[in-house]
Amino acid sequence: MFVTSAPGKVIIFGEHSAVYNKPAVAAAASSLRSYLLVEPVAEDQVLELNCPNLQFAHKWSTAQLSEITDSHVLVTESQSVLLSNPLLHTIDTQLLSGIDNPLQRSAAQCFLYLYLSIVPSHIRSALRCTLISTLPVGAGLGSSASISVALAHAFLKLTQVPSRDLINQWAFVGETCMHGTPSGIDNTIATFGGALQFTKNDTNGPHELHPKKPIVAVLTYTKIPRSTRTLVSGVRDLYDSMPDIIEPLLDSMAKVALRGSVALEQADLEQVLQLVRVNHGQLVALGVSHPGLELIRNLTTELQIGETKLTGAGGGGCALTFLNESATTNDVEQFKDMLQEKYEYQTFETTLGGLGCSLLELDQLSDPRVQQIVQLFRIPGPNVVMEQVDNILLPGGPADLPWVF
Ligand SMILES: Nc1ncnc2c1ncn2[C@@H]1O[C@H](COP(=O)(O)OP(=O)(O)OP(=O)(O)O)[C@@H](O)[C@H]1O
Ligand SMILES: C[C@@](O)(CCO)CC(=O)[O-]
Ligand SMILES: [Mg+2]
Repeated sequence: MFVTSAPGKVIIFGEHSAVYNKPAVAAAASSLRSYLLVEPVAEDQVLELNCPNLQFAHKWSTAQLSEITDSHVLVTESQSVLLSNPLLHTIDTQLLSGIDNPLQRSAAQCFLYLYLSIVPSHIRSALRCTLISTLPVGAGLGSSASISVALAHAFLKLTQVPSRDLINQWAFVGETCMHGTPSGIDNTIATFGGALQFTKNDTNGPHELHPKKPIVAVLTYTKIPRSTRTLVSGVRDLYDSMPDIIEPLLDSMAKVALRGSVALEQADLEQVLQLVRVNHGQLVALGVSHPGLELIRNLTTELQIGETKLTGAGGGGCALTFLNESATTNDVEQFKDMLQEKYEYQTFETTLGGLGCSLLELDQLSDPRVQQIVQLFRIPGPNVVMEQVDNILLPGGPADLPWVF
């Protein structure tokens, strides 16, 4: 029995342009994480997935799964870590019937895809997998990538001692199941943690950033639901309809990200704030903002406390605010109170960076401790109690459990 965990992320510069091979900058939101408990179960011949955040639970019989193994998984194995469209299609048509909620369906699809591809049939045994997240789901903070990394890590662990590179490669495949054409920035941050400048298809890999000062930001969750897949495909349609206009905009976004990396490393707050404003404007031009995000920006401007941009795919979800030097504690409290009380948004003040994916072996812990951990995953509804999970499970947190990696 073990737990894997991976953080959410905040894209500081370059969401969407990242999909078009332009550099982007992101950092882990390491205190906002997904956790996956993997338990052997007595019930024979079954693979079980529980996702309390989505009020979703489902079981598949080994017989159902083995039909698929024979016809399709070999294709994936022979091509190593690549998405196999026939396998995706077979999962979709044969294993997901009756799962109509799109959030539940994409989680189940990613789960089954990674399980069937990574765990060879001869070592499969009855398992219960339970996923919980303390980061908001579908909100621009990389929840899909964090579950994808936690799943890839767990399934690879069942077969070998996995490297971070391999976890990241499979997590990218999981992200691709969930949203079509990801850049890979979210899974890379969820795997490696820290802060990175990332360019899709760059053979040199991501470039680690070492900011002179910790990057502190205010995140605001609008609770407006959106789907990364839909937003990314909307930008694709815009690009295809006017490439001569959008390509230069994406090039300009790339320049913002490159300059932003330097400004963050040098802790040049003035420059960071200007680039945040410019990058948000570029994202508005791509059509991925939302009135609910604009009101956070407007409030930041009215109170003169700094600059706000959307973060992640946009369309709702979360905004990222950097405070200027003249913002007083009172101003910031007023900003947060207004957002929480008037609009019922949720705000978090957080330091970016920190731990990537990690593993906790439960066999090394005392029985009462194991029971306490297992109970965290047995929550009845979607409201994961963040404080309880953080107090016990957060890697590097108060309980100081022996997380590795
Ligand atoms: N705790 C969880 N349990 C089950 N599924 C989850 C969980 N967290 C995320 N997911 C899956 O990820 C999907 C959300 O992914 P999506 O890419 O739209 O949002 P995001 O990753 O939070 O934001 P962004 O991609 O903009 O950073 C959900 O629909 C669900 O399928
Ligand atoms: C919108 C996007 O740029 C970021 C989503 O967090 C998509 C991606 O890079 O995969
Ligand atoms: Mg996502």
